[in-house]
Amino acid sequence: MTTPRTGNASPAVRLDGVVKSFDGVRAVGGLDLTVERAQVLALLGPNGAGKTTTVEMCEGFLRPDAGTVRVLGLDPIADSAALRPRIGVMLQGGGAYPGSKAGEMLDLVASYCADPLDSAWLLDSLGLANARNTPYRRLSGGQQQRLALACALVGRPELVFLDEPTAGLDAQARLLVWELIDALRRDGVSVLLTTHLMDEAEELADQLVIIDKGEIVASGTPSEVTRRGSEGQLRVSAPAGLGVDALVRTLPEGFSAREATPGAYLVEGVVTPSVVASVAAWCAEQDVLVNEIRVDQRSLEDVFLELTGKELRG
Ligand SMILES: Nc1ncnc2c1ncn2[C@@H]1O[C@H](COP(=O)(O)OP(=O)(O)OP(=O)(O)O)[C@@H](O)[C@H]1O
Repeated sequence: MTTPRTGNASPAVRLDGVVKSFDGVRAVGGLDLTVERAQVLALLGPNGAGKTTTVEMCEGFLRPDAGTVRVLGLDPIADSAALRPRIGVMLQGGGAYPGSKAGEMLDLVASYCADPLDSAWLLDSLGLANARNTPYRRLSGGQQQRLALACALVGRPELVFLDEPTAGLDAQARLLVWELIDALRRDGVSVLLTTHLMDEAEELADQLVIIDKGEIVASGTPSEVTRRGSEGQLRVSAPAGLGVDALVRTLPEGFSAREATPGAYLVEGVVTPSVVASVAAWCAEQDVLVNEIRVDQRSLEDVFLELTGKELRG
């Protein structure tokens, strides 16, 4: 679909020690972050964590107080004229003429691009083919959102910044956007996206960065982040009333076990294959017939809540 320019060895995005405060309140505190070429990096964090501020510094809309931001090897503010045609930015309703039709708007943006994508194809890919002649103000919120994405992509950018690209979209539209982002990556486009949706991050991202109060609290591939320092859970279904204290004594330090409901035991700690074997062996020694032993993997959401706190912050 797209043919990004090659020959530039610098990462798509690189932030070194980036700091940004508003009225003395630190929004981003010394952030280091790299988006490799042809990768999708998802920036996660609770409300107010500093995601949008970070993305806006990459887009050249905000100047960092300290540190360096490089986008395709360039300074997003000093080199904005050179960068503009090479990056895609999804603006929420920005610059839209309420009376103009969806197709006209996309064609207008395409007319500024050297080698635009076919706008009819792009509208179709985003489920907007039937909205081509609909005035902007008559588009639903989800359609406006997808049109903003189409405008960001029509110039075949090498790198796109997507701030909550599927917020407010229904499941079907979300899937179309996911497919498109996946296709972009396959074509060598780099993507920096923010999201509140854990399934979106797990589905799309090559790399995840979880930030809280402007600082990184976890990063890595989705499986690295969910494994990281990961406490697991073993659910054992067996006859009621077993002495779990004796079981814990056979397990590595740090494990706990309890009978959550009669006959349903929870064993918590860093679950490894040998821990599963130890639990089974202990039951055999007690001549206890186990109905089920199940390892519960922690989800990204579990890890996120654990790292950033369970309460929602306004
Ligand atoms: N222009 C601004 N003026 C003053 N404070 C700001 C400004 N922009 C952001 N902030 C503050 O900086 C912090 C980080 O905000 P930011 O919008 O980057 O967070 P976010 O992670 O994108 O949050 P959300 O998930 O709610 O969109 C917040 O405390 C916010 O109030």
